[in-house]
Amino acid sequence: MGSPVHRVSLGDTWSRQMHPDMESERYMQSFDVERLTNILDGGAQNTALRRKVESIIHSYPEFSRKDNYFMTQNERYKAAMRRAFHIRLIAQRLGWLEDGRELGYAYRALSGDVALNIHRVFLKALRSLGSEEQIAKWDPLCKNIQIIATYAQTELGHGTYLQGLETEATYDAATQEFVIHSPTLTATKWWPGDRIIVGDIGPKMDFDQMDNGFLRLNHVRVPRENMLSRFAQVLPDGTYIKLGTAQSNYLPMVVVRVELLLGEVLPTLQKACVIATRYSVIRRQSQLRPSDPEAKVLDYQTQQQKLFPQLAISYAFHFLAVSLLEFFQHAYTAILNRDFSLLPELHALSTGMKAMMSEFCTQGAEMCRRACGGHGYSKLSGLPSLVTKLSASCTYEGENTVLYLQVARFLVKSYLQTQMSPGSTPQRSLPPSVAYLATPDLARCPAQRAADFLCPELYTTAWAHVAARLIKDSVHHLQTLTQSGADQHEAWNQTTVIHLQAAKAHCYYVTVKGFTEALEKLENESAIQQVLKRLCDLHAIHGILTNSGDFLHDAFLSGAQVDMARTAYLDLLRLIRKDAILLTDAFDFTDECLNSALGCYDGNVYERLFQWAQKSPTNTQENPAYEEYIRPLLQSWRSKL
Ligand SMILES: CCCCCCCCCCCCCCCC(=O)SCCNC(=O)CCNC(=O)[C@H](O)C(C)(C)COP(=O)(O)OP(=O)(O)OC[C@H]1O[C@@H](n2cnc3c(N)ncnc32)[C@H](O)[C@@H]1OP(=O)(O)O
Ligand SMILES: Cc1cc2nc3c(=O)[nH]c(=O)nc-3n(C[C@H](O)[C@H](O)[C@H](O)COP(=O)(O)OP(=O)(O)OC[C@H]3O[C@@H](n4cnc5c(N)ncnc54)[C@H](O)[C@@H]3O)c2cc1C
Repeated sequence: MGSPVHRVSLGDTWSRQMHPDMESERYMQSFDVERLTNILDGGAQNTALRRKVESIIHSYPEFSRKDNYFMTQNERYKAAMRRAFHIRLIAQRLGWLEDGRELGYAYRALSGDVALNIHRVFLKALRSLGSEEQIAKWDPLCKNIQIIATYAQTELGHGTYLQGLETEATYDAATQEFVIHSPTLTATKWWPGDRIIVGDIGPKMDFDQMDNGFLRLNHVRVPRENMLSRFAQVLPDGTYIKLGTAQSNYLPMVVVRVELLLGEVLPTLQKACVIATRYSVIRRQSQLRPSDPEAKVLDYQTQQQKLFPQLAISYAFHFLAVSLLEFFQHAYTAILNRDFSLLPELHALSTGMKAMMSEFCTQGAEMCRRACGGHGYSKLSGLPSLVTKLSASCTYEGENTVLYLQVARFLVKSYLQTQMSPGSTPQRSLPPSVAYLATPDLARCPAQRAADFLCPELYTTAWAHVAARLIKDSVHHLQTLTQSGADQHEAWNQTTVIHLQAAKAHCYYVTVKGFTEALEKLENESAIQQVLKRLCDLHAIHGILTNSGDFLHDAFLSGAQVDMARTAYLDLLRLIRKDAILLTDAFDFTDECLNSALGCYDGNVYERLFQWAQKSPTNTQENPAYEEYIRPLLQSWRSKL
């Protein structure tokens, strides 16, 4: 069995010994952790490369994040810019490419705590919408930071509704320039990061590594050839040539949504799982039996119920994001060649997965934080900043509700397609992600005992049944309203809550199906397949129990069957308990990357928490409040004695 690479922060003397409670969790390895890490990395060679990049990054003090928790907003931004500066120096020196694995691993090692992220978003837009000549001209300037670009789409008055954006671009044929102007206050560009320094939008919930600002444009002149022209051109005389579809210009948002998931959103939940699970085998609190020593809190069933569904969904989302990225790369190549046939399904998948993953990862990280009690409220745990960072992902790159409704729109169209031609075989024409809408449906779940709920085909079918029923129901409500005379837009608005529920069920089904398909490819890794199947079973059943009303609604499941599912679920918690630390070790985050006093590999939580707290400025300087208020108060009180 390969042993996990022991990588602890050597800065602290006591960290050379593994905490015995942590060591005991790693004695019995029911699977090869190193092999699972290789699978998550996409191969052993990628693991080796990632670790090599991490050791380079961690060897430079310029990249240290250990003082982050004691910094002001501007200090955080300056530190993030320092990292952006040095990363590019190293990349240039070592030949790391902008889209290469090395830079991706470097950002992972730094938890994305690097400035100039929107500059990278712009690069995605340039490569999606720019002509080959424009890419050849600006790509090198961007990569060498000879220009700093932003992605200034959102305005003070509009972020979601792009057709409502007010910024004006008027073409001046005499000078062959566009005159870009913000005609109103609400047209002010608001939120974009990495833009020319025009103004800061003020303190935010987090994201201090980014200088989100505002940009008011006052008749700024831009040469005609600066308009990105892969899908649209303006000729010298002002003639507009359309080369794509109405939504081609939205392509950069699709690109960023897909790439953010694997690079930014998912690793954040994985880190929260590592921190909370490791802490939960060190934290001992109360006894399971009066005569016992205090128990590891991870031995409480309720603690397992808090953490293991988050661990399960971390793995479910990993495999789903990998398969989405494969589909994306195939579709993106076609789209760049102006074949838009896959764009509708790519849009539906990317918006649905962005909405679901950001929502579940945010909720999951908060659950991990709460599972650590008081120390989970300390910034030194690393958990609060993971939660606030993930909260932003529910909004940026498309507000989640709005994106789920985009999925709903796709589901309604797909369902209507299955109703249009009863004689034909609609499967062939339906996109793969909604093929279940044309598959004969079971009216009742066949489960007879708890173990039946450990069958991937059974729970995948159950999820397909509920998603199909909710989609059919949403269409029925929509059609009832339109047939009663409501106009289609009002009918849509009056049924969006139902559509939202259907879209979420569809997305959950997609994650369950994606996880089961990924497991099928691991038939040569039996030990790993068995451990991951427990997580897949848990993920599917957790969703069934959390949404049991949807499964009971048409008696697809009986009450007795829900009890069977719960029995299977509780038994899975017990089985997963013994592998929990190893499953989080497999994510292979360094201590520096976790930047957490609770989540280090060696488990020496209390020593680290106490040592890190000493760095608080409050402990290193006189507190002005004492001199200004407490001392006078004490003196006035003493003078009365
Ligand atoms: C990667 C490296 C980065 C590194 C990073 C590192 C980390 C760093 C941290 C993060 C850093 C923060 C980065 C934030 C950066 C921003 O947040 S950038 C701003 C993001 N803003 C948005 O996402 C705006 C969201 N709004 C929209 O996309 C559109 O307004 C809506 C909501 C989709 C509505 O679109 P619409 O054109 O008004 O029309 P709608 O009637 O809804 O749709 C019409 C048709 O177009 C289709 N359609 C709509 N959108 C699309 C689309 N995108 N594609 C295809 N078809 C579409 C619809 O499906 C519909 O099709 P049919 O049903 O008619 O067939
Ligand atoms: C950290 C961060 C970084 C960002 N960086 C950038 C950047 O670099 N560049 C950039 O251009 N933008 C950026 N943004 C802006 C971001 O893209 C927008 O905030 C986002 O698209 C949401 O739009 P909004 O703010 O208009 O929200 P709104 O749409 O105003 O949302 C408010 C409420 O209205 C609801 N709502 C809106 N429309 C509908 C509808 N049709 N149906 C039902 N409900 C609806 C929403 O569900 C939500 O509940 C950033 C935002 C954040 C938080």
